[in-house]
Amino acid sequence: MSMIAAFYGGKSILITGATGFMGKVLMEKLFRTSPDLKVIYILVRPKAGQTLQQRVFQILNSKLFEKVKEVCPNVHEKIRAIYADLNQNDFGISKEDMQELLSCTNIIFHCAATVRFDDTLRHAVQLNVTATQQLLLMASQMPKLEAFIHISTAFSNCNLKHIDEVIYPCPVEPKKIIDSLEWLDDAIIDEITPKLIGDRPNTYTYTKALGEMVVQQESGNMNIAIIRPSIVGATWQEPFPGWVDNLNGPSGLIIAAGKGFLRAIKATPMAVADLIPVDTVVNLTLAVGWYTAVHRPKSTLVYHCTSGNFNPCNWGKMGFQILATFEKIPLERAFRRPYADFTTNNFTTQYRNAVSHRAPAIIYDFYLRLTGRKPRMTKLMNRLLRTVSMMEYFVNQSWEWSTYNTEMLMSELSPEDQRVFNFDVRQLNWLEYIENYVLGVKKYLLKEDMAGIPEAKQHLKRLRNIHYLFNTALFLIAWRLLIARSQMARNVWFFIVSFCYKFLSYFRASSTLKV
Ligand SMILES: CCCCCCCCCCCCCCCCCCCCCCCCCC(=O)SCCNC(=O)CCNC(=O)[C@H](O)C(C)(C)COP(=O)(O)OP(=O)(O)OC[C@H]1O[C@@H](n2cnc3c(N)ncnc32)[C@H](O)[C@@H]1OP(=O)(O)O
Ligand SMILES: NC(=O)C1=CN([C@@H]2O[C@H](COP(=O)(O)OP(=O)(O)OC[C@H]3O[C@@H](n4cnc5c(N)ncnc54)[C@H](OP(=O)(O)O)[C@@H]3O)[C@@H](O)[C@H]2O)C=CC1
Repeated sequence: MSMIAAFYGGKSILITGATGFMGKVLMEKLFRTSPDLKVIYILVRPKAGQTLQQRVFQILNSKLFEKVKEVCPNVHEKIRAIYADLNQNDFGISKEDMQELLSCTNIIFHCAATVRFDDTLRHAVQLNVTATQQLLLMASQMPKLEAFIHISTAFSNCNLKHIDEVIYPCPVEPKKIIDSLEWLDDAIIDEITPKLIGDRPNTYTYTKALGEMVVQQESGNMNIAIIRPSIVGATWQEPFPGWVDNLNGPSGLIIAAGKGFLRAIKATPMAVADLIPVDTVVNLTLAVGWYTAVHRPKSTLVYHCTSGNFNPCNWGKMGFQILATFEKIPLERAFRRPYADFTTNNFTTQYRNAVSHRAPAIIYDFYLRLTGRKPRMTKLMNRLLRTVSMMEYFVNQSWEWSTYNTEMLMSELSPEDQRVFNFDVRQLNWLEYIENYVLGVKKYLLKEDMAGIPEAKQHLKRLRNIHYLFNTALFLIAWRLLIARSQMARNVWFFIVSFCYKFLSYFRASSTLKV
């Protein structure tokens, strides 16, 4: 019997960010391994015209939850969606709901965050720092609380090369930042943002670091732990391989490469691609929840959930395997054939952006205009290149994360728990994982049918022929123009033609002799 699964039995669990990528997988695993848990409270806001109930209904009826329904048929009775907007004071939770949460909650998993790299400092602080502070305040009023698990990121201290499982201080106190954002106007905030974030690449990593400081400062007597995953990718094993449902991290770029939009990227092939499957992160999170509640460590422990020092893979290998998978399983209606290489200097990157990305987009838009349609490719390409430029920071360097606490936890688990809540990435086969990831992107994110693969292959063949035709036409036009303008080019052309003629005559003569 799994001790961790048994621990969550009968518990009331509060999850923030349950509608997000990681939150859904966390809920799924909890229901599947501990179907006798009491209730999962999720803090949800209405979104995209959907009510809370509609959002929950959609999640429970998705493919991800198919297995859950078998082991926990009354899952919809055990999930309680509570209206909450983390941007509001007290999260806008009603008095009755707040009372219930305060009196019943046993465990909190705080996953909600803004993960956008380009968010304004005001919004990123509100969600990643102030909301964390408010949630801790709520947690401190919960008499039955056993553990508070905060999800951060391994990149919260990406300004360092070697990162230990400790909370690093930021030069400006989170409280001072929160206070000053209240009275500063947006223009001034935009101006001081680069100075505040310093050598971090974006407001996301900076505010996640501030969030950790808040956790440390407000922890009081609570049992708190922080988990720092690196780049979270599709599921490795559970509930099935390759599940993914958003474009964050590599997923969006995998699509862009598969559709032939992204053909070059400024990345260092030997840099470590520290990807971690989402089910691995969830398994560690649940194990940490159990350990923190049962063993009550004296201080707030930080757990790195990374792959680099157990089972490293680099961007070169990953890119190669992504492209190899597209040979077997192409995406439908590609713009160009998938092909991508890594460039490492700025000049080559600019050149590739102009020639391999912008020029084809402009030509395609010209074609759309000619055929009476609305041009859209240049806009899409500009957005893609902006996204890629934001990712460059993470694909051109390697980090080293120490993992003492994660290894300590692994050794504390029973063999059964090590199996059911496996977070040992040494067992991960990268080639298999990447293939499943690409397949998952096609099936679950793009919702493409496997029956369409022969047609997709046919389409790629047509694109190859168009590519050859286009190149030949381009060469002939260029050559024709050159001949018209330069005596030297004409001489070279006549020399080549007469050489070919002589060669063919010789060949014909020698074959006649043989007969
Ligand atoms: C050698 C061999 C050869 C091989 C060759 C090569 C092989 C092939 C290469 C293949 C690639 C292989 C790996 C590559 C490296 C991966 C690096 C990952 C690093 C991640 C580090 C993470 C570290 C930290 C981890 C963490 O701790 S946190 C999680 C990370 N957080 C994020 O990943 C948020 C990012 N996102 C945003 O920051 C916002 O999204 C924003 C982008 C500003 C847009 O923002 P905006 O344009 O305003 O608006 P949106 O509405 O958001 O999107 C507007 C439009 O862009 C679309 N779109 C949104 N996203 C993405 C996205 N990603 N990728 C693509 N498209 C995207 C969206 O569909 C919409 O399209 P549309 O509907 O217009 O058609
Ligand atoms: N994905 C990754 O690569 C990594 C993620 N992390 C961390 O893991 C955690 C989960 O990330 P992930 O699941 O990928 O992120 P997602 O963007 O998929 O999910 C974010 C969640 O936060 C919720 N949320 C955002 N704003 C609000 C708000 N104002 N009120 C209520 N809820 C809100 C979202 O709700 P809604 O659906 O309503 O928008 C969603 O449920 C985050 O803390 C992130 O920093 C760490 C390392 C890597």
